[in-house]
Amino acid sequence: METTDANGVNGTHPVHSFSPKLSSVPQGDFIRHSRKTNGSGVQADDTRICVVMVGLPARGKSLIAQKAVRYLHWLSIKAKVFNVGQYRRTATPNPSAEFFDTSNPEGERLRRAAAEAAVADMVKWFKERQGLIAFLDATNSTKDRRRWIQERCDQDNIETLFVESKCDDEDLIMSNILEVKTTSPDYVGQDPEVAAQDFRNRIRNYEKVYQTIDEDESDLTYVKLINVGHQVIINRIQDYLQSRVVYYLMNLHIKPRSIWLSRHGESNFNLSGQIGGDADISERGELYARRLPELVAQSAGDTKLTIWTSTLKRTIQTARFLPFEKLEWKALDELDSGVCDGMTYGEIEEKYPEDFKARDDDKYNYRYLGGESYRDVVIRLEPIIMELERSENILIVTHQAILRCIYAYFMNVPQERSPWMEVPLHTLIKLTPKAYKTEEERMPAKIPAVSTFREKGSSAKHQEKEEGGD
Ligand SMILES: O=P(O)(O)OC[C@H]1O[C@@](CO)(OP(=O)(O)O)[C@@H](O)[C@@H]1O
Repeated sequence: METTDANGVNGTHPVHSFSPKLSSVPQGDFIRHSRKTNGSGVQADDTRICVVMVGLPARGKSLIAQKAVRYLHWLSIKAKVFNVGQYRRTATPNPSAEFFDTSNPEGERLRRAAAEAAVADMVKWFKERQGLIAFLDATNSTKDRRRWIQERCDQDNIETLFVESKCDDEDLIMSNILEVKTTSPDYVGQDPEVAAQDFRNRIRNYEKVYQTIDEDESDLTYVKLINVGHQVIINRIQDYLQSRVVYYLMNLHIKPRSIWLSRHGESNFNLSGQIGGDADISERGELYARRLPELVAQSAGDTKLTIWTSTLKRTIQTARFLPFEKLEWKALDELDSGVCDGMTYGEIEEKYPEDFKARDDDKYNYRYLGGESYRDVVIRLEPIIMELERSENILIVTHQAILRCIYAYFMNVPQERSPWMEVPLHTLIKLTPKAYKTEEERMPAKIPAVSTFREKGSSAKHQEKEEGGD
């Protein structure tokens, strides 16, 4: 059987008479470090990228950087934001707008010192091999500052990718200012109106010296995001990892929207405790399918949704009464349990105790023979995440493992925990991405269903527990 390993390489997982060890394929980091030579012909270090954010305040730079880090972590690529503001705040916790006036030498000196401290920490972080991609989050608004960063990174063979967020959409800027004035540590305890005015003055001071990236800097690798999602200009992207970051950034938009997630209604396999398969929904599953339109209307009001399902019957049947356009995605099919498809956890435990334990020990990486691991699922879900980032209001009706992976992306759940999250049947989940976190709401349909949740380390003898009722 053909499988795809964690590095996206096709391989053949031997399917022969049952060996007691079902999963033996080593699954390394998602990205193999690319190796390249420098000018002297000597092999250089592994690829490391400093993504340098560029733009006036309130252009969504921090949000973009944080989202990209969350996405990279989800793909097992180590990344970190170095926010120059945080370094500046240790020396100057509550600066006035004048502090940011470039004719104020003390302000200039302190801001430069903060940038140097952030860059020094970033270089150290790379040297200690703690990660592959750093985001230097600051305005980096002059050519001099950008040149200095580039030269500093060159010294240590760190690639630079400049990401400029340009925005002239007043509504977008206003909503960013509102968000910042209510959440920024610079304005803790201050009157919101005064804070907003001060912040506008600060922006004005930056505007005086701001230099957009232009032809003079055509030797730089850069992306210009104009009104996030409207127009993208790309220059000199050099390698695979850079292009991955750029592709993600290209798909972002910051219009307000929500994503709804639901498992399919209880299936006949859920009732019998069997995993995988392509069973119909049970009677109670059918009740949930009929209740779902009402639940969705309560949560989404008049918002027009698009429904995504897997290609398996239980999700299609569950979504069939929803009055919206529907799309079936193979990528949303349940985690492939390979040769264990159709078995109960109890049967797997009895027949393949070692595998049962191996999955408990490392559920994220454990790959069923002829099937998949959670790590594999994340890789096949990447186009779904990309499409979700491009889209507005989507309701996804899918499966337990798939829902866990999508949820983990939005809620930043670490890999050791995500495969063990409880995602009950007959419950609608609403996720609303906000500037610095995703808000969550769970709406139980109050239609009983069997529990398919098994705790780590617990025996798998048939699941009797019910869930989802009043
Ligand atoms: O990774 P675990 O916890 O086994 O959960 C995935 C399992 O969930 C199930 C139910 O037990 O999903 P589904 O309800 O979509 O059928 C199985 O089919 C699937 O193998």
